[in-house]
Amino acid sequence: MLLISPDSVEEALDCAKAAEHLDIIDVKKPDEGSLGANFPWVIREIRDAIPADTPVSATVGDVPYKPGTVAQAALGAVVSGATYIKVGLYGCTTPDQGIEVMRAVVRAVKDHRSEALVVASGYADAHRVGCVNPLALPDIAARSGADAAMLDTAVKDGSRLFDHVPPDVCAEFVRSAHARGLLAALAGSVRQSDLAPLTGIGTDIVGVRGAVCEGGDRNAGRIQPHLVAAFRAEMDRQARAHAAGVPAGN
Ligand SMILES: O=C[C@H](O)COP(=O)(O)O
Repeated sequence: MLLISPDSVEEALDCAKAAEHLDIIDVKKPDEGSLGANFPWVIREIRDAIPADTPVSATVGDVPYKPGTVAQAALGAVVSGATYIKVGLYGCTTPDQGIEVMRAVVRAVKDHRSEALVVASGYADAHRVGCVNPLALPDIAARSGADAAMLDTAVKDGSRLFDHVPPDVCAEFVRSAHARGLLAALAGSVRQSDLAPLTGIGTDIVGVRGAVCEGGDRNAGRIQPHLVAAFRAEMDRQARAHAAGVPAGN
């Protein structure tokens, strides 16, 4: 699945123009961090503005180790219409802290809407910001009752997912998530050229912003429907090649 992260209603409407090429619209506020949370009314407006069959995801933030605070924020996201709730465990330094936060989130979200999916996200570059080991995420997600384990990058300075967690280690992440019955989501300045390995290792959800923004610039650039379509075409090409057992090249 392709998850695209707009930062506003206007960008979400541009995503909607490419709705046939994406699977999930992920509302975030990049100027508040890698998984920065947007306002509840923005989530609501985006939910109302895009096709009903396109799921809305919302990031709850690069969160602190404060289970009550984060659970309440997660409830805000699901009440506002998101059905994928993504939490970046930025302030958690141990798996136990991550589990405590995620258990609270899962309860808050599922008590309100049992079919909503909860995504526990870690950071491939955790060593740069001092948070929990990214490879602990599948276990944290499974033990807290979440539905998906994800990796993104915390520092958006041009470094990318595979700079910090190489493809063979991402493959281990995906295997570990699948062994626990979870979806595996990967992001972090992912480009089209990363799609061959991401497809090969069985990633369920690829999350993107910069690669589908004008000039590849996730901050100054705006999401372009034609770049979403091109990214999706490459994803599909890689999926076909993988299914046929032939390398598609880049
Ligand atoms: O959830 C996905 C992120 O928005 C990825 O953003 P990025 O591709 O600019 O790193």
